[in-house]
Amino acid sequence: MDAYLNLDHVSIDFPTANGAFRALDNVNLKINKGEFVSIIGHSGCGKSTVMNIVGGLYQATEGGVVLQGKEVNEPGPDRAIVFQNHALFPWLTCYQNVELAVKSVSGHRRNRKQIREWVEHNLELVHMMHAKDKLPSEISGGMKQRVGIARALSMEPKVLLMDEPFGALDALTRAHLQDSLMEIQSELNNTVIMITHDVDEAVLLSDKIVMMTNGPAATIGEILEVNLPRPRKRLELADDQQYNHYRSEVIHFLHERHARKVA
Ligand SMILES: Nc1ncnc2c1ncn2[C@@H]1O[C@H](COP(=O)(O)OP(=O)(O)OP(=O)(O)O)[C@@H](O)[C@H]1O
Repeated sequence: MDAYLNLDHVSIDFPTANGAFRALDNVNLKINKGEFVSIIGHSGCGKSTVMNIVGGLYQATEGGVVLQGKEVNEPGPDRAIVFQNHALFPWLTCYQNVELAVKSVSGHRRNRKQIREWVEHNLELVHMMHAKDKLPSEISGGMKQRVGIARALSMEPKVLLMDEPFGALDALTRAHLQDSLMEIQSELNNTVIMITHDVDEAVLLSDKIVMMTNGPAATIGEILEVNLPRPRKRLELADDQQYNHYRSEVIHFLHERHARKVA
């Protein structure tokens, strides 16, 4: 059977002053519905480029992306993106930021009451109902990120794309948000692709960790299947042999087998 999301022989060349620069070369990845996939690799290897191609923001030079049997050629609400720096509209409240997304994607099939209920449901999922009438400038970075996640989820995307969603947060806030995301994931069973630099985050959250080689012409080096039972509890896992095995696999890949050469 075909995968839910299929990156099929994806390569991309960027035009530069010195000619074409091949950023990705022959990336092949199959993702099943409901899978949580992390992409990890050294800075500049092409993680965001992969995400931008799946998001439809970039077009592959060779190969392509197929989502549920349909080729991806442009951005669409079936692939919601959460960025590292929460791209909320600063003049809209938390509620209005989510409402705008809901109206734009499903305003035609929801009446006013249904829109309100759906917006509130998604704010509740990320525990942000208490601050729904605040502006982004009045809430913390972690709270903004929660609203960004609520907004993305409210669009009911087929795939949730997260580009270092917790990268700008302090360790404790980050841990809280990771726990929230696991909770939401167990409830909604979203298909998620997340870019991260954090090995523990990747192991804790993922079903699969895609480890990329260094660029140029980066590709997938190895894919690690993380078969830890869910729900996962960070404290229990800290001493878990299997967890530490996965962790060390990723560390060895990044710092030994594909260590970045510093010029
Ligand atoms: N629009 C573009 N034009 C030219 N080169 C680009 C463009 N976008 C990305 N690149 C190059 O492609 C390579 C991969 O970049 P990308 O941003 O995908 O890496 P990354 O792994 O996400 O990096 P980081 O972890 O630092 O965010 C880099 O060498 C980058 O300079």
